[in-house]
Amino acid sequence: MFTQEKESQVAPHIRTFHPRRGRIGAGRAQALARLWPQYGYEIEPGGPPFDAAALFGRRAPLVIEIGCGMGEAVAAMAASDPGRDYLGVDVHTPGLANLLATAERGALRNVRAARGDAVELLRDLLAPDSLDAVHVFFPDPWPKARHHKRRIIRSDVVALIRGRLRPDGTLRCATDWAPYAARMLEVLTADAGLSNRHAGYAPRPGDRPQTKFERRALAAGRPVFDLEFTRR
Ligand SMILES: C[S@@+](CC[C@H](N)C(=O)[O-])C[C@H]1O[C@@H](n2cnc3c(N)ncnc32)[C@H](O)[C@@H]1O
Repeated sequence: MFTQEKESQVAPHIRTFHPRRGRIGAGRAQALARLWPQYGYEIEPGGPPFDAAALFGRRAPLVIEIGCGMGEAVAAMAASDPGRDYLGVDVHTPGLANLLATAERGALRNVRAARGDAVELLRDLLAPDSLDAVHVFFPDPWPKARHHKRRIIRSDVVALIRGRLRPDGTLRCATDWAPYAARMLEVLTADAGLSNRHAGYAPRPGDRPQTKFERRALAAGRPVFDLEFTRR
């Protein structure tokens, strides 16, 4: 946990843990140092199991966003859904600092941040049936075929997500990369433990706020694809 404010004391740990954690400016480093001890969670495989009640200080249905970026969607959805708890997961430290600072400004009591690899969180730390919903909004598309194995929505990770969702829990995805959308639909449909709430793609859900990635896609004329599946 961070107890010091200086970037120099925060950054070495960040750099050694994941190459994509990103450099963090002084303002966000201060927000992180102040907020992380209470509201942050380090994903450490081999550590104790994830304890949502301890992190949030209550028991409530838990929603995670895998790859929450700057946390725009987590903060907005948490604000309009105070009965559920929202955990933004990312390897990108500046985004998590932004999420916690946004949550503080909005006095959002149901927001927390987890830093590290979401696959490790799912595989090693989350209990089966512990999630009410999983959101994967605008994940990195990894367009080159040789990089497809890095995509979050692939059959082995989908099986992990399904196993952590409660029965009837929801997996929602959105992307502006049409070939990835088609692949998502294929992979999710092929998982016998999931059921599509719609015939094909979902209509754009009203509660999903527009993030930078969607605005950029729409400005460039690219359609956005939503998917919504539930665990059987
Ligand atoms: C394109 S951004 C989308 C951000 C956000 N969902 C939005 O719509 O604005 C994808 C994010 O996923 C994160 N990411 C990629 N792989 C991840 C992993 N295995 N675990 C956690 N975060 C990951 C990246 O760091 C990046 O912030």
